[in-house]
Amino acid sequence: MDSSATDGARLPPPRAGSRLCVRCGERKAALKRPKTLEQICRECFYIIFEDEIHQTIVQNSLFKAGERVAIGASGGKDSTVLAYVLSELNRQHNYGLDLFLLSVDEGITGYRDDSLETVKRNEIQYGLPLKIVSYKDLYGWTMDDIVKAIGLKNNCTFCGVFRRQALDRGAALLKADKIVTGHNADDIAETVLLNILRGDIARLSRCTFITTGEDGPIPRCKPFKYTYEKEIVMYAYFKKLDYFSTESALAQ
Ligand SMILES: Nc1ncnc2c1ncn2[C@@H]1O[C@H](COP(=O)(O)OP(=O)(O)OP(=O)(O)O)[C@@H](O)[C@H]1O
Repeated sequence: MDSSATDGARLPPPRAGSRLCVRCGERKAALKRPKTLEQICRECFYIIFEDEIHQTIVQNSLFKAGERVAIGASGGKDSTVLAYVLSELNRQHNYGLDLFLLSVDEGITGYRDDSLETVKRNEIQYGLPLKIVSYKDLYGWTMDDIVKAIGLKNNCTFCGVFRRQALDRGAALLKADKIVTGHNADDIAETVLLNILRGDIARLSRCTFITTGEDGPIPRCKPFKYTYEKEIVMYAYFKKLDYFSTESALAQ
């Protein structure tokens, strides 16, 4: 007997959105995974997404038990998902880490003040202690003051350099052994392209390292090095995480 003919007659025609998850084969697929294009359900997506980050942490020996880890928390999607996932993995896999949220208040009215409110809610939602360091306290002026004095040109460059240092100072106050940031695979690809265009060979070789600053005061790690931005957004959306999503008012 021609089995394809009988199967075709028995099975309903495939309809968009009615497929089963290719992983568990039980639940309805809820999304097409950007990284692999697999149709999977939410539950399997959470497992795969978190497990890939766990594997990145383990394979690259990012942490040691007992370490104090400061999560650079801007209130945006990447660092919010990082704080949530890292605290989940720390609990599930007994990493033995002391996690903290560390925010830098650059003093940008209408942007950082609002995003800091999100981080303050995350502090309660995830039960992670929060430390805020401000440009005003560290340097005596805010980004709003700087823009008043020098205008908008190049202010993102200044702000980036000051933020780096402020994160180090905040992490030192927390007695942190490591800083983690929410830089993801898309951010790293963008930095690679920028360094190629600039012809900056030294930075080009460094910018893909998962841990940097090991020779400095506090090493920095990027647990999302292999994580796609689209998947971070999907995770935040499906998990209904509380994050802030506006660009800096000073960005040119
Ligand atoms: N004001 C801040 N305070 C603390 N950490 C910060 C701050 N701004 C950025 N970071 C850290 O640096 C990472 C990269 O920030 P950047 O603004 O370049 O990217 P982003 O994609 O907008 O990140 P996010 O979605 O987390 O805001 C963030 O994920 C966060 O870990």
